[in-house]
Amino acid sequence: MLSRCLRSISRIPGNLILITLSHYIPKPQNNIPCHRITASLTSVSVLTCKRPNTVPLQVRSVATIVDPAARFDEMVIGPQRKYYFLGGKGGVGKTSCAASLAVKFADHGHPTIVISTDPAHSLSDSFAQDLAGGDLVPIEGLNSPLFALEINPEKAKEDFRTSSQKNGGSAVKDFMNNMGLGMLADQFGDLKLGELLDTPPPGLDEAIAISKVMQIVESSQYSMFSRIVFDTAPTGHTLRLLSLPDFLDASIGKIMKFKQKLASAASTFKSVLGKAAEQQDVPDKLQQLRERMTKVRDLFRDSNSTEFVIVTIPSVMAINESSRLHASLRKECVPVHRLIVNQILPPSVSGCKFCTTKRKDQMRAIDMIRNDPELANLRIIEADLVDLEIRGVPALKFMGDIVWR
Ligand SMILES: Nc1ncnc2c1ncn2[C@@H]1O[C@H](COP(=O)(O)OP(=O)(O)OP(=O)(O)O)[C@@H](O)[C@H]1O
Repeated sequence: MLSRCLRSISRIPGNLILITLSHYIPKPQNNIPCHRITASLTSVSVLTCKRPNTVPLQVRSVATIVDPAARFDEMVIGPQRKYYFLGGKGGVGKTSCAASLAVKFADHGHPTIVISTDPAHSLSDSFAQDLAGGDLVPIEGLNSPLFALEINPEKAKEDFRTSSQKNGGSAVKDFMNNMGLGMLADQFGDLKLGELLDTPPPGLDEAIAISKVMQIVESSQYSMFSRIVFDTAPTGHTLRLLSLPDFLDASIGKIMKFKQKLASAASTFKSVLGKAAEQQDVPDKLQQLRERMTKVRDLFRDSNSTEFVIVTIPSVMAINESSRLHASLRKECVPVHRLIVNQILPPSVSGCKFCTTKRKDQMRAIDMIRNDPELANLRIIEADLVDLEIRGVPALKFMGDIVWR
């Protein structure tokens, strides 16, 4: 439609593009074709009609013709389960984008879970509902099923400590079973693991998060959910979370090799003494855990099931961090297609000097994205800074309509 109507595109002051259409569009019905064109471009605002037979449109910054695959329609298609991770620098709007996406999926009939893996949760604030218990909580105010979960490493560590002190440590196994890591509990035997948690090793928060994630990914209890949205922690934590299965896989591999060496040394010794070698089932269990880890790792790198959406704001620091995040995700082979540029100041209508200067800065930052080798090829979703607090389901629906189009 656009190519048939297009007469010219020219750059005009204010980092705007003027699009002139050659179709005859009677003025009173401007809305209809303009609306259809709006659906094909990002951030198009229709200003005035220049001549009766042409419609000039002003497009904020460089207009990107949106690939149909970048649209929300593509995210909502299909009953098979899909995973969406929302991540970026602190405070850019990850939680608001994740919660609004989850609400939108549920509104489109997908039973959905939204999970916060950020130890400093704000999902409860975003939904204006207490989700702090560490279990799935149904979100109120929606007609279709939406559950939220704030993974609570502190609570998990506390439960772990308590269970390691109870029943001489046998409750540890129940606890680890609940975390989906029962096989590891066998390996730890009756070690007083709770004591370890007084000085938790680095990465324990992420290990707790990934074990909960594995449980949700694998358990039949959650199989009805067709969309899983992750509100992730700021960049560093999330990268550690995504690379953890690899790290554990390598560690398990080392433990297995060591155990196998011990087993073969023992069996040589026993055969010298004329005794039959005992069956070793420990490597089998480790092997199973390793396979589960590999499955989760592969799942989060499969572009048919998973997408990581980077959220940023139009500031030099946030964009630089997004660029580094994308480079790291690319190295990890995690699929990334979209970049949300959130909290863009709309043009000032009141002549506010601060707003005009700030917006100019933001537009310069958006230009940086287009020249950034990591970010330039992502589909950019621009979302305005709105004058209401994004809190509660109605506000999240409003946010969802801005971002997820
Ligand atoms: N487009 C927007 N317009 C107005 N306010 C917004 C917008 N996006 C986010 N906010 C507000 O910005 C604040 C931070 O948003 P949010 O909690 O979603 O960010 P975050 O990246 O998850 O933060 P953190 O890293 O601290 O978890 C919130 O008060 C939210 O309501």
